Amino acid sequence: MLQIRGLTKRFGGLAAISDVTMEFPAGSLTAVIGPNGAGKSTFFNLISGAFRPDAGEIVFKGETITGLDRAAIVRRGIGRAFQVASFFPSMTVAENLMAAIAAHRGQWGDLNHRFPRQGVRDRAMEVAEMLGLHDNADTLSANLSHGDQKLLDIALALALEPSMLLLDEPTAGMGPEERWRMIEKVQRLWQQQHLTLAFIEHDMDIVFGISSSIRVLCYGRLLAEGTPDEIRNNPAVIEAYLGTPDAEEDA
Ligand SMILES: Nc1ncnc2c1ncn2[C@@H]1O[C@H](COP(=O)(O)OP(=O)(O)OP(=O)(O)O)[C@@H](O)[C@H]1O
Repeated sequence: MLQIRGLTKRFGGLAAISDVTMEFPAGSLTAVIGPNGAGKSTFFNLISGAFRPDAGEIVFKGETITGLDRAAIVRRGIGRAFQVASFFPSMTVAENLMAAIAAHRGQWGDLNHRFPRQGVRDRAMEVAEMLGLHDNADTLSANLSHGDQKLLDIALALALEPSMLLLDEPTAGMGPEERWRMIEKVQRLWQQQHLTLAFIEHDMDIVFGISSSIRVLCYGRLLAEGTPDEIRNNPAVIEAYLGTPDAEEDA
């Protein structure tokens, strides 16, 4: 589905992503992990077109998307949700979703109409329902709980009908219970919508609990990739990132 070859991004003298090559097969649920500053968000920013790579190639569904801008990449089918949820706080959940859908469909006129086209509203409600936000459709986004704001951010990405979704720390800032509620929703979404999903996550219980595959970045390089069992037992990953089980217990 998505192939990355030799991807490199420098900020001045720092190689935030350095010669990274990896694949995300169709239908996979992949965790991208690594220490703070490893380059995880930069990696997602490169795939989603927020940054232009200095070298390398990004191929999605057999076509190169390297260097395309964000809107073009969304149109190709890659959606992205952010570490800090991004939406219009002074609009309701439904209004945010309808604006995203109308803009994506090029139906700009609908943004100025009090009554949008039925198709736009229907799709907005469908997506709100997928994320369990339908009861809050008329709630001002600024008044949503932190968890629901993160869900709205995912809903906005989903509203644009992606086949691949990148989630940057979907559980950031949540308590343990809320985290698992979020992750269950993400997992259900992945199954029901037949998505290819990649997510950045720091909670190792979640990472090892739900991923079919894990990629480990460290200092901008791909340190390891494999199944949860392979990663758990990989000496380089243990040394650079996970630590020994004893060290984890001590911590
Ligand atoms: N726009 C930018 N300009 C300059 N340096 C940047 C920029 N974005 C990221 N960096 C640097 O690139 C490196 C990788 O950052 P990045 O945010 O991708 O790491 P990360 O693995 O997502 O970290 P975290 O887990 O803390 O979110 C860091 O040293 C960071 O300071």
